[in-house]
Amino acid sequence: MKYLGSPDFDHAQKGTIGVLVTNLGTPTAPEKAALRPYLKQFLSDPRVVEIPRLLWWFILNGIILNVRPARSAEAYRTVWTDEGSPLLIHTRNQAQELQKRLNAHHGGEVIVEFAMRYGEPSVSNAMQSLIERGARQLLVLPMYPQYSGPTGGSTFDAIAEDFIKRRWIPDFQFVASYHDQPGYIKAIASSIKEHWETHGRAEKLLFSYHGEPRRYLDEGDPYHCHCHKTTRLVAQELGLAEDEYLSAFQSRFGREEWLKPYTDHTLREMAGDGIRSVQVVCPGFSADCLETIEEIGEENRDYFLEAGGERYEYIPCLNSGKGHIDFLTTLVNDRIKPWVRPQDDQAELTASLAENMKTRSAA
Ligand SMILES: C=CC1=C(C)c2cc3[nH]c(cc4nc(cc5[nH]c(cc1n2)c(C)c5CCC(=O)O)C(CCC(=O)O)=C4C)c(C)c3C=C
Ligand SMILES: [Fe+2]
Ligand SMILES: [Fe+2]
Repeated sequence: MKYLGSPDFDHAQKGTIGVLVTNLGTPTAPEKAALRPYLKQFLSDPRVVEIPRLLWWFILNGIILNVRPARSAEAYRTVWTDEGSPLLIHTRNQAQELQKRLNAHHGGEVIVEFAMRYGEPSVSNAMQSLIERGARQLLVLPMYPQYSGPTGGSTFDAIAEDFIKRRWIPDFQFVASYHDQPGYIKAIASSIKEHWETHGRAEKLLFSYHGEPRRYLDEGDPYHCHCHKTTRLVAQELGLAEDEYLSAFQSRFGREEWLKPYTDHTLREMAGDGIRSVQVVCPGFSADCLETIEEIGEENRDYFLEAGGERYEYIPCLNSGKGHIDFLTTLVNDRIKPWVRPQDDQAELTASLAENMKTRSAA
């Protein structure tokens, strides 16, 4: 069969609305042997590393995959839990909580699955499951508030690769970004206010976002702009003055220039300039993961304190907190509104069933 289909499918079946929540992916274990295939899949994606393929193949296979897996495994071990990788646990919880909330609104009509762009659970397995469960309309929700080619663009590629193999393509919507949605801004601002209520304020609030090569911005990627807009709107919501906050970019990879200012440089400079206390928030990550827990929670804390800072606090991601699930539920409900059936039309269902029987007996 050239295309994937469901030949036994009942054409008169009442359909469902599928919601596919995705995130980046994570290795299966914090071990070198598990890091290697994960990093190979991730770093072979041309959306992530935009370097001529042949040259990159030699660098990746000759150098990076011999050095990085052991180093990354060591970092992953510091964040790993009994249940596994934090990113996987949070993403699964987010999907489950979203499903509960959507059940309350729609009964079983809206079904949620989650997938990882790289590794497991894969996009194609999650998609197959949604389709087998009757999804005729599909909302893909990559959990990246700001759009970038390496994240949202790459997720779209994975969906397209799956669709290319299918006979029946569902109605389809893709959430490219939600970096400036009022509900998202309010959820981030509330998490900061909650932190202030228990810990008080610091001299500066640093918004740290995952970086990407500066070249991607020069070639038209909106990510840098989306990040600054999120910061500006959250700062406005909190009533911050311009000298009370700033944005920076973390997680550099390779020798090329990445988006600036760099988070680590910024923290050292702030300490050098006499700033003694800082709070760091990461509104580019929907869930805590290696890059927030280890890099922001640990590594950058050391840089700030070693450079003379005295108080450093990391404000956690929204994860599966109520404010986040409230926002995600509203986002999904707004998007699927045109798909939700007002109520079952019995006459329509009966007619549809009769047509289906006719088609079947003619075949
Ligand atoms: C090599 C280039 C990379 C680009 C470009 C990039 C963009 C990018 N990434 C995220 C979010 C996450 N990245 C995570 C881990 C991670 N990222 C890269 C490289 C690039 N990312 C690597 C090699 C790794 C693996 C860890 C390591 O070896 O350092 C994660 C965490 C995953 C986890 O399991 O916890 C997230 C999330 C965004 C938003 C982004 C675009 C701008
Ligand atoms: Fe990354
Ligand atoms: Fe990192």
